[in-house]
Amino acid sequence: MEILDGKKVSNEIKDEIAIQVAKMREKGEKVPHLAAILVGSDGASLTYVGSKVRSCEKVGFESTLVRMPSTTSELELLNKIEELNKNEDIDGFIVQLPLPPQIDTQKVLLAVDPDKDVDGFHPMNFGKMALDMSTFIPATPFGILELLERYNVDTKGKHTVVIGRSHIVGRPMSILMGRKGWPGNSTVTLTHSHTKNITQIISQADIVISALGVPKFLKAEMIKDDAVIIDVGITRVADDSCEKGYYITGDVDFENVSKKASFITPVPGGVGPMTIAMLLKNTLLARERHRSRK
Ligand SMILES: Nc1nc(=O)c2c([nH]1)NC[C@@H]1CN(c3ccc(C(=O)N[C@@H](CCC(=O)O)C(=O)O)cc3)C=[N+]21
Repeated sequence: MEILDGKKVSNEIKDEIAIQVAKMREKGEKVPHLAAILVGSDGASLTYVGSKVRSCEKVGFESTLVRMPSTTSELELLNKIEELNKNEDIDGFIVQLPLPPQIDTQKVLLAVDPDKDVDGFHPMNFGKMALDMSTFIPATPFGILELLERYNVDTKGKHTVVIGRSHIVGRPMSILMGRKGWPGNSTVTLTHSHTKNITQIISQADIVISALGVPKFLKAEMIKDDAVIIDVGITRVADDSCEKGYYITGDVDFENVSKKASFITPVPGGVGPMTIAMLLKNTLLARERHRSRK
C-alpha cells in the first residue's frame, strides 16, 4: 500500500511556485495577488483561510483577506465582490464557503468574475472544465488529479465510484475522471443519498473518491482488494484531550482500509493541503492570463 502524501506533494508544488514568483520579482513583474472574503468567523473557515494566507506568504504572492461580519447582507457581499471584480491589482479571489443563511450562495458564486474565479465554482468555468479543462479547475478535484498523476495511478478503464455529489467536489470529480486523457478515461458511478445498494456499488470500485463528510463511513469490508482510496471528507470531532480541542477525521476508516488499499490519502495530510496548493496554481494561471493581456 502506498500513501498518497498530499502534504509532501503540496510542499513540492509550493516550492515550484515560489521559484516562479521569485523570477517574476527579479524581472520587476507584478506578482500574483489572491484575495479571500470571509463572512463570519466559523472555526474551520478561519483555519482554511488562515492556511491560504500563510501559503501565499510562503510562495511570495500578495494576499488580501476581507473580513465581513456574519450579519452581512447579501447585497453588502455582492457589492464587495463587485469591488474585487473591478480591482485590477487582484488576480483572483474566493468567497469562503459556507455562507450564513441570509445569503444565497448560488447568487454569490455567479457574481464572481469567471476570470478571477480561482475556486473554479462559476458555472462558466465548470462548463469549460467539462469541455476542455482550459480554465480554473476546482481546487480539490484539481488536487486529486495531481496526486493520481504524481503517483502514476492507473485510471484508464477503471471503475471509479464517487461518493457525494457536491458542486465543489463530487460533481466536477465525476466529470474529470470520465474525461478523455489521464488521469481520466475511467468509468464513473456518481453516488448520493438516493443511491440504492451503495455498498454493492462501492465493492466493485477500483477507485473510491469519498466526499461525504461522514466520519469513518468507508469500512475495510466495503472495498475490494487493491482499491485506490481518495478521502475528501474532513470532519472535526470535538475532543478535549487534543491540543486544538478537536481532531479531524476523514470519511475512511484509515487504519483498516489502508490494509486492503493499493493507494490511500490520509486525513489530515492528503487532499486538504492539495486544495491549498492548487488554489495557488489557479491564481498563478490567473496572473499569467492578466499579464499576457497587457
Ligand atoms: N470558497 C471556498 N473554497 C474552498 O476551497 C473551500 C471552501 N470555500 N470552504 C471549505 C472547503 C474546505 N477546504 C479545505 C482547505 C484546506 C484543508 C486543509 O488544509 N486541511 C488540513 C488540516 C487542516 C485542519 O487542521 O483542519 C489537512 O487535511 O491536512 C481542508 C479543507 C477548502 N474549502
